[in-house]
Amino acid sequence: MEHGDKDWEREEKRLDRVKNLINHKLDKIRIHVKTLKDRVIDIRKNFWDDVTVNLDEMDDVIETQASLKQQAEFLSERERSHGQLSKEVDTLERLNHSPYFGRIDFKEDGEATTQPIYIGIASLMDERDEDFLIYDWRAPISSMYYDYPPGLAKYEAVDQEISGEITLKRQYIIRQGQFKGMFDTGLTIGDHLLQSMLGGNASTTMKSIVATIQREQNQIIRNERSKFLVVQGVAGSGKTSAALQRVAYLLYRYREELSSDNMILFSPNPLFNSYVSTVLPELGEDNMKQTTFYRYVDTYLGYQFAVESPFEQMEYYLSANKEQPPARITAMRYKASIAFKNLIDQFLQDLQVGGIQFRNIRFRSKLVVSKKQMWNFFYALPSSLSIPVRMEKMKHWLMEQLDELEKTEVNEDWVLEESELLDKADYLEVHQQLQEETPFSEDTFMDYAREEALLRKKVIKNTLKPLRKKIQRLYFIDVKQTYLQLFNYQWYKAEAIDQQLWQQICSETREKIQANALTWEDAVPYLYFEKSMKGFRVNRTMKHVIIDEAQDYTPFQFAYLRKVFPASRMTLLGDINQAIYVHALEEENVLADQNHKNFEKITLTRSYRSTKPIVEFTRSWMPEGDQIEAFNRDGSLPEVMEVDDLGAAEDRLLHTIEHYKAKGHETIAIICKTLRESEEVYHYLKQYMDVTLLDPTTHTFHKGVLVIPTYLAKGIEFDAVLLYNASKTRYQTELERNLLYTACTRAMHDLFVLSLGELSPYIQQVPKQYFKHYKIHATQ
Ligand SMILES: Nc1ncnc2c1ncn2[C@@H]1O[C@H](COP(=O)(O)OP(=O)(O)OP(=O)(O)O)[C@@H](O)[C@H]1O
Repeated sequence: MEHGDKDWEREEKRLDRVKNLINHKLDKIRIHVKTLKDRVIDIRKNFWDDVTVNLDEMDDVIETQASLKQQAEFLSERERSHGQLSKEVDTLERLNHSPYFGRIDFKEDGEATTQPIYIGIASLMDERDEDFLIYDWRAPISSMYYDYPPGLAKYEAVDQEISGEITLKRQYIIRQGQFKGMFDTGLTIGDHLLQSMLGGNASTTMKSIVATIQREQNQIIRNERSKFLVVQGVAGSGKTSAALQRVAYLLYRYREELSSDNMILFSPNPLFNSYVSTVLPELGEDNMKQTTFYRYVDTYLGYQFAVESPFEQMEYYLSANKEQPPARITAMRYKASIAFKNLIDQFLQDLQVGGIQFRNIRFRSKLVVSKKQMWNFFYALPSSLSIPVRMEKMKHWLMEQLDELEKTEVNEDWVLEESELLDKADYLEVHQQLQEETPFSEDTFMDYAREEALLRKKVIKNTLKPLRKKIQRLYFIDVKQTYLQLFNYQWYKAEAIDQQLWQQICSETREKIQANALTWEDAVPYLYFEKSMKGFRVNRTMKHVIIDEAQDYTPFQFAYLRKVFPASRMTLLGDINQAIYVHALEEENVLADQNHKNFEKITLTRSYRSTKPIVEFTRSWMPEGDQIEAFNRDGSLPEVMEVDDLGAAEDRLLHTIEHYKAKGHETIAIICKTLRESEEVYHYLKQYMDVTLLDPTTHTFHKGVLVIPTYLAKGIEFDAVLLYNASKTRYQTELERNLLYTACTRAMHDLFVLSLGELSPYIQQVPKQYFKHYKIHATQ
């Protein structure tokens, strides 16, 4: 829409006024920050000058402690104020750069005047602190900007619904504080700005989408009703973006009771962690806790087992023989299921009356309490008590046994011998204690005896300490040996699995676990079992758990998370079409329709990342692909090339990379199916150009040419994608179809698919008008 000069002038003037005010505020706060900073440095430097230290008498010691505490509190209060003010400076500086991005003129029902509402990343009050010059995008009134075109509109204020009419909706482009443009829009959020945002180059960190949030995304961001919110969104539909804006929204909305420490994001790989790490700080919020599920599980099990990562599991699956799949593939599916969890629950039930294995407790190779004694003690306790409660009782009983042992053992010769090896600090302590109790007498014999008794006590306490610690941690339960009984095929059966196959799965599982190795499919079931034996310590600090790429979680893993975070709200985001793990194809998938009866589900069908031609191409081989909508951004048709020898493939790869570089693409990814294939391509390309291999240990990436296996590219995007080897032999199964879709949908602007030999049947079924097809033979 055209704007009159007057309008433009008015907006420019307003912008100047706002910027002046921001600068004025900034000047004031900066002076304050400087004074506070100097004061903090001063306090730190002269910390001891202002503390009266006197340790002569007990009263003096207490006074000294109080004085120290006061000084420390004084310092930390100043530090806190300094931190808060610095944060304010950051926000004002960001506002100065781009004070607002949108405006609605709203006439509330019953009011005579229309109020212009300017919307930015934070609120700003006028000079007299009376009116809002800018509303935070998360304020209730700002929701109308995202939800309504001009016309009737309403929003939820604190305790009432307010309705009225939007008479104008305007978007601004303000960069480095300069007014670059504005346009009025009749749509929810105009295509114009979105086009320009999506048309830019890919970045190595995710961008905030606050200025162009779409209506359906806004529903996710502001959802407060549901304890479980499930978002099924097609590739590039803004799930991750919406999730991060949601975190920012919740932190604002519940700022009294929620902080970033109460929120945790489970992300698909370490690379993704750094990819999304800038969004919240850009919005003036601290980052929430972030981890991968593997890291989370490994913190509990890693001290005892070598835990396979999901990527290693994936590599195993992808290289397995598809004609005669090994027993482990069936095991992966079964161990992912709720049926397996039920089997473990049944097993735990049986253990109430017998079967738990214990470890002998020895001290200096002397048997203190035998397994048998422990068994007798445990199973003599009423079976109405749960296993963890009985374990607690057993722990106390064992501690008492150690007290007894301490009493008898203290007089043994070895104790005296070892006392000679005590270190200086221990000696000093004993000496001080002796002095405090009764000053030394002149009777040196008595003094010697007293000292020996104390030294003996010290030695025995020190020596028993590790054993006590182990008992405290319930180390006397032999969890591993107990768990292995579940894989005695004569005792426990997996209903859905053929007897012979189950027998094989059992023996393979036992062998691995005996060798202290846990496959990824065994990891969470084992952890669940261990916690059920020792007592589930639930996490109540986490108020909100966000799970990205939720389709890749097994039903068992999801049930586990629900048990660990019973008080948390959960937001699960994923795409059933991007399910790339073998277990994820099961009907029980957390994102599958039938599995979230008690959840609220929001579906996103429009893809923003890729150009329209790329979306039309990639959706063609997906079931119900016609429901995937493309955002209207033009681009070149994807290119598919079939070559019949490796030399030609490599040649084409080099040629296309150069072509994309010349087009101005800054992140160019060569996506391969496995890490092994990625390594091969990397070693070839390395001879000709600067190229980076991204593997499971990579935590950050830079612009340039990157080689990466699909499962690590999850959640990330690139200017151009070259899919290496989409041949029939590589992409055949349902899971491989999803892998192909995931890889190709990482492309924003250009996509090139190379096949060594005959093309995957999935690509063969794409209508010809959606891509350019070339066949290159060796002689050409
Ligand atoms: N409302 C929006 N305004 C601007 N850009 C958007 C918007 N929604 C999504 N995008 C952009 O689209 C791209 C894809 O978004 P995002 O990564 O959040 O999608 P996703 O659904 O998590 O994707 P995938 O499942 O494929 O990993 C990003 O570049 C993001 O910035």
